[in-house]
Amino acid sequence: MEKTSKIYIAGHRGLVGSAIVETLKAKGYDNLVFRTHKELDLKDTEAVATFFTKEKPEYVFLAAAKVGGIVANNTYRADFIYENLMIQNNVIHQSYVHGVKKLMFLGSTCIYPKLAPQPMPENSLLTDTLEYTNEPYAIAKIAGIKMCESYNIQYGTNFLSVMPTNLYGYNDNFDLEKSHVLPALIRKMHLAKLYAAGDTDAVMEDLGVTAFAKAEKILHQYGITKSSVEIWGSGAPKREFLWSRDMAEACVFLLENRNFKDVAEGLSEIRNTHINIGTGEDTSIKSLALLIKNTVGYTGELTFNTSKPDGTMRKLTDVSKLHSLGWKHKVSLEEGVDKLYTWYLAQ
Ligand SMILES: NC(=O)C1=CN([C@@H]2O[C@H](COP(=O)(O)OP(=O)(O)OC[C@H]3O[C@@H](n4cnc5c(N)ncnc54)[C@H](OP(=O)(O)O)[C@@H]3O)[C@@H](O)[C@H]2O)C=CC1
Ligand SMILES: C[C@H]1O[C@H](OP(=O)(O)OP(=O)(O)OC[C@H]2O[C@@H](n3cnc4c(=O)[nH]c(N)nc43)[C@H](O)[C@@H]2O)[C@@H](O)[C@@H](O)C1=O
Repeated sequence: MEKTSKIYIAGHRGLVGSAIVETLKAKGYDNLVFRTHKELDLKDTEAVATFFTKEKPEYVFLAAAKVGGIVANNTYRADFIYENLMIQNNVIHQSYVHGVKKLMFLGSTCIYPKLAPQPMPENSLLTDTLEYTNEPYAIAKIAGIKMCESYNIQYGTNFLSVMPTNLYGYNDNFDLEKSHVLPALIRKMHLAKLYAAGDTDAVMEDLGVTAFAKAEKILHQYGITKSSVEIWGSGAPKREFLWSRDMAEACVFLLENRNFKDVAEGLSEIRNTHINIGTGEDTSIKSLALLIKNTVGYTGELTFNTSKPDGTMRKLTDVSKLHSLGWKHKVSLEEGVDKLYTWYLAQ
């Protein structure tokens, strides 16, 4: 990949996409192309074909998707499978039609069985049943992996798949209902701290409402009281968290250094050519909540609402393949949570 190569970043304003844009720019790649969701709905097959005909990108990072936390996945099951299948089918197929030199598809570690061996190696894919809460999303992601692999085998394309662990960072989704746990708990404890201190204006500003009664209704809806914050589930599940800029650095590193033909060489049956991206370290949701409590400076109580789903109890990535290629994450969870809260306060 040359510094002048034309690179399309689908989802360039998202958590990962925006970090990939920053990383590419920092490495001197200066021919980047992107479209906002409004400008180009990637579910629209004809519009995607027209875009590829016009722009003819040489490289593609497919970081656009319908993404959300455990409750969003479990609630909008049809949207998660339909939208993700449409987006990835369109972008992967048009990348083949228009001779894209290399594409990177972003999956997720939820593709692995609910009870996969821990840490989860790449070859545990399709060896057992999936976690129910995000099965539609996981099936779409598995389809994306298989689509890349199948186009590579049949058409000789060079489409890579990466399986990221839970990610967090700048431009994350902080929606109280649809977000992932880490940004959700940062915002909930931040709001609880303001609420306990009686800073009603700051609470209303954060929630974007002009009446405090409305603000209090939202706070209570999400288990935030004057003296406590509700954590979903038991707090026992363990999760791994990778800083989004580290994720982006790993994506660019792999796109620059990894090729399907090298990975598939010698395989009689070509499968599991995807690669995990993570830290290889996990923590319980309860420990994460205590870390965020300390970082935010929240002094109230934490309660655990077990009517909310725990999801899979553990999904630690086996990152030995990634480490063997010479890449390792830099930002620790403690440092990342601190950086993200500082960023959140500045928004
Ligand atoms: N965040 C995480 O913890 C993890 C994420 N991943 C994967 O990483 C990738 C990036 O995720 P992340 O950055 O967190 O997600 P975000 O939601 O932050 O970003 C997704 C981007 O895709 C865009 N998008 C969504 N639907 C469409 C559409 N129909 N047409 C055009 N653009 C669209 C969104 O635009 P808009 O907001 O304007 O709709 C947004 O910019 C995804 O493939 C995700 O599955 C994998 C594991 C963990
Ligand atoms: C990246 C990954 O993300 C999702 O899987 P998940 O990791 O289960 O998602 P999550 O971050 O929402 O929850 C992790 C744990 O945290 C607990 N939890 C506590 N309190 C809150 C809370 O306030 N919000 C949220 N969202 N979770 C909370 C929650 O109950 C669960 O036990 C899927 O999209 C999946 O497909 C995927 O790819």
